[in-house]
This record gives sequence, structure tokens and C-alpha cells, in this order.
Amino acid sequence: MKGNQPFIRVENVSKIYKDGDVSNKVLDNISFNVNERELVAVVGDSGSGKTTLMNLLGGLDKMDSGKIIIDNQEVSKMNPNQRTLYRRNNIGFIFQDYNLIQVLNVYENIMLPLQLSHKEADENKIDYLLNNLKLNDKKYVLPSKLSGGEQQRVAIIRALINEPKLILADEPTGNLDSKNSALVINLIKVLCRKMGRTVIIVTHNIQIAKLCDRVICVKDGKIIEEANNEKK
Ligand SMILES: Nc1ncnc2c1ncn2[C@@H]1O[C@H](COP(=O)(O)OP(=O)(O)OP(=O)(O)O)[C@@H](O)[C@H]1O
Repeated sequence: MKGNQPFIRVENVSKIYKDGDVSNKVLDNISFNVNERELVAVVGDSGSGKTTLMNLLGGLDKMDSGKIIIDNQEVSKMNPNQRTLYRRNNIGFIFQDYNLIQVLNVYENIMLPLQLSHKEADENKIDYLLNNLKLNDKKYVLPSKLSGGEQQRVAIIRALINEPKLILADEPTGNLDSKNSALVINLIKVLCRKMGRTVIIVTHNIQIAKLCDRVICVKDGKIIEEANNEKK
């Protein structure tokens, strides 16, 4: 929390996709808050609007009405250039299909966010994270030579390296088996707790949702339920 303000405030947000005369209200007047350092799961059926919500939080897309305020910055007011800068400096993304650059090795992939924001690399920190995520012998290997679990662990380091305050993970375990899924989620959880990050994870997997502090359930573009899990 900043003073008594929640870290994220989503207020009456709506998003409509238009295709000719047909309009599809994908998010319908959604409101919720997230506190600093909270780990929140967003669950819901396919097509319920989860990715759309993540794209708005990450400044990848623009809403039709409502407000999103993150760490006292009103994302909903920003123009595309401001949103790009905001994204680079404040958000770490983790995607289902890892989104690693195939022609760059592990180290070069991890360096990308730092290069984009013109920051120096902390080699000790990179090695610490590679060791922690059991990737120390993969530092100069190309993504095509890594397993899915290893690629996702590289993507986690890439998301964290810039020290973003907010991590947005969209189905981060969608392509992994249950053993690797639990490993990846626990790593996100432990690292983010240690580094004091706020995390929002979209998942279909109820076991993963149970590992988070709170679950927000979306149906047909509305929040139908919010539940707190026991702190673990
Ligand atoms: N760029 C777009 N243009 C038009 N319609 C879109 C666009 N992106 C998403 N939609 C529609 O918005 C709705 C919500 O999509 P969204 O991807 O947010 O759902 P989701 O809950 O993340 O689904 P899933 O779990 O399958 O990934 C769907 O009906 C989808 O077809």
C-alpha cells in the first residue's frame, strides 16, 4: 500500500471490441484492488476476458471507460508512448509460450529488458537467479535446446531482471506438466516474496490458484467472486 491507497486500483473498467456493426463487451464495468506484494490469481472460462484484463493492466491495450491506477500512475490516461515507457519500467510479463527470442541465448534473452531501458546489467544478480532456477549450465544455450520448464524459468528471470514492481503472468504454466507447473509457480512465488513484488497470474488451474493469496473469478466480463486463500 502507498499511504492508504491500494497498489492497483481498477475502477469501473469496460472494454468493447468492435467488428463492423457488431460490438462485444468483453469487460463490463470491472472494479477491484490489489495490495502491494499480493499474489493474485485470475480464473475464468475461456473467453471470459482474463487476457484482455492483463493487457489493460500492462498498458498493452486501451480501455473504453473506467480507470486503472498502478502505484499512483494513471495508466488509463497515458498515450501509447507513455504506456510503452511505463511498461518497460514497471511491468514484467510472463507468457504461456515463453516468448523468448529464438536467435538469442539465455543470457542475451535475460539482458533484453535491461538494454531496452538502458540499464546496466548486474552480473552477480543474473548468476544468482540462474543458480536459483537451476539454469547455471544453460547461460549460453539457445532456447531451442531447452525444455519447456527451462524456457519458462528463463522467462521468469527476464521478467524479474528489471526489478519491475508488477509481474503479469498469463497462463505461465499452460504448456507445462503438473510437476513443472508447481515448480514454476513456487519459483514465481518465492522470488516475488523475496523481492517484494506484486504478481497477477491468469490460470485455468485451480491447484495453482490455491497457491495464490487471493482468487478473482471472471465470468462473461464481470467479476463474480473474490476469495482469499489461507496464507502459505
Ligand atoms: N483483439 C481482439 N479483437 C476482437 N475480439 C477480441 C480480441 N481479443 C479478444 N477478443 C475477444 O474477447 C473475448 C475475451 O478474450 P480474452 O482473450 O480476454 O479471454 P480469456 O479469458 O483470456 O480466454 P482464454 O482463457 O481462452 O485465453 C473473446 O470473446 C475474444 O474472442
